[in-house]
Amino acid sequence: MATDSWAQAVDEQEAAAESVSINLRNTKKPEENGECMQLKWEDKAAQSLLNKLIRNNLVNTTNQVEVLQKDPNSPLYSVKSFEELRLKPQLLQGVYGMGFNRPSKIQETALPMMLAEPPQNLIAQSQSGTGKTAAFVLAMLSHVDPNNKYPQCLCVSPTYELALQTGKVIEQMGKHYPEVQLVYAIRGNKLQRGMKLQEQIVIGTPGTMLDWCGKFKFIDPKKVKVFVLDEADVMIATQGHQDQSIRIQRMLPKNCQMLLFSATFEESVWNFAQRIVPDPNIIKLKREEETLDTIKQYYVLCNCKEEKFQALCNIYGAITIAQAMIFCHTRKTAGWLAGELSREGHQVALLSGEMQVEQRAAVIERFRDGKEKVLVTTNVCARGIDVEQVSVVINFDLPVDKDGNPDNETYLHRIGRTGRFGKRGLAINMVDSKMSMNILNRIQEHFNKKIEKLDTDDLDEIEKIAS
Ligand SMILES: Nc1ncnc2c1ncn2[C@@H]1O[C@H](COP(=O)(O)OP(=O)(O)OP(=O)(O)O)[C@@H](O)[C@H]1O
Repeated sequence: MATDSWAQAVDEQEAAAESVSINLRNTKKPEENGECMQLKWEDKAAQSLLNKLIRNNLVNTTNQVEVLQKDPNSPLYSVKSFEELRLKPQLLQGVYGMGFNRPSKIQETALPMMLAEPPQNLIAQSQSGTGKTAAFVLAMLSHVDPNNKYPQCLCVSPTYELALQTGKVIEQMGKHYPEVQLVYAIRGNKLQRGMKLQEQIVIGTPGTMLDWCGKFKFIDPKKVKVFVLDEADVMIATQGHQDQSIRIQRMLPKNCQMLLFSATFEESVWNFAQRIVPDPNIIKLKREEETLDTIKQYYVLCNCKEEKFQALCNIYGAITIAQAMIFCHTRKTAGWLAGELSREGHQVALLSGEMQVEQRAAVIERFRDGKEKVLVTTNVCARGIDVEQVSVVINFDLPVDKDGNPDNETYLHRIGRTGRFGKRGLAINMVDSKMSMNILNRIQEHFNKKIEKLDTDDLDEIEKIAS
């Protein structure tokens, strides 16, 4: 069986090295908690109205989210309220405080499964930006017993940046539940040897999490009740991540709940996930449901990278772009493009794989704060990153795997950086050869979704697609 060779590979693998110390343990301030507890959560109607107003400022058309949440075909649709999901009052308060009025489809469907007794395993797929993070964060926060001062939920993310982002969601949602504490198992967060963690939730990357469970024994894995794999398909499909995740899983008790989430599961990965998760509940999208209608997809024909750059300038000349993410195949192209865009006067951030993880997190933070309007990057940033103001994604190079075949999953994750939770988004693909046209065609066939041609010399046409 595949798991045997896999297990062998896992056993052969060395644990990751220790690294420098920064204190990233829970950042909640007691005075903050005290202040928040004074709020009456029963006043949620008023609070929710306020949140609604705030959200309405952020979406492109008035009531867009509310309209979508009433459309049964939308992934944001839900018949239930958060109250009906039987969340603890402290968590309801957290949810409303974040400006959420209703659960999305994945939240409505997955939460009852995740909160059922006895605990059930779950493999869940839902489109990018539809609230998967909130779903598993609420499950973790619901399951912990705050009286027990040891880790009870472990959540593993593929990258440092994503672990930080998910940690922030846990902090925000758990803001009114101060007895529950969180700690980050990420590079740089070095703990004293021999110590035992008291925080109930640990979020981190697989290497450090494995070290903390095994080598350093900061966590007693036998006491863990919930194990979450975010971006589960990449955690399973990438050899190093897979080995580490499975080594962690093996240390956990048999009845530990396993929750796997992603927007994409390639067929072989899906089958594999089902083999490693005992008796899972399954939430799976049909292929044609994977792409979001709120993200409009176009392609532009060019002959070389200079023409692609010119097309980009034309797009910028024609429409106002709040923030954009531009994906390149190589660091070299990304560096070149960032330089060209800077020369044109754009505020550009460059993010690529060779940067230190702390540097990468800082770049994303600046971009999230709107300090730069354009982020030029490689696939390192294709997944999970949630920046609400990204209105355009450009595939300066189409995503291909190492054999030059279309990388459909990466395509979906990349374009999913826009159109978050009902917002409208624009995805523009640059095609510069017969080969890349062929790749684009195969991506269209895969998702059974037409990608329209855009003439970037026609300013009216560009304006039209953005209106
Ligand atoms: N019920 C809700 N109501 C309003 N906004 C929500 C709700 N749930 C989540 N959001 C917001 O929607 C955005 C996208 O959510 P999230 O990052 O959890 O999506 P995701 O499904 O994990 O996406 P990805 O597949 O890209 O990782 C976030 O900004 C989040 O705050």
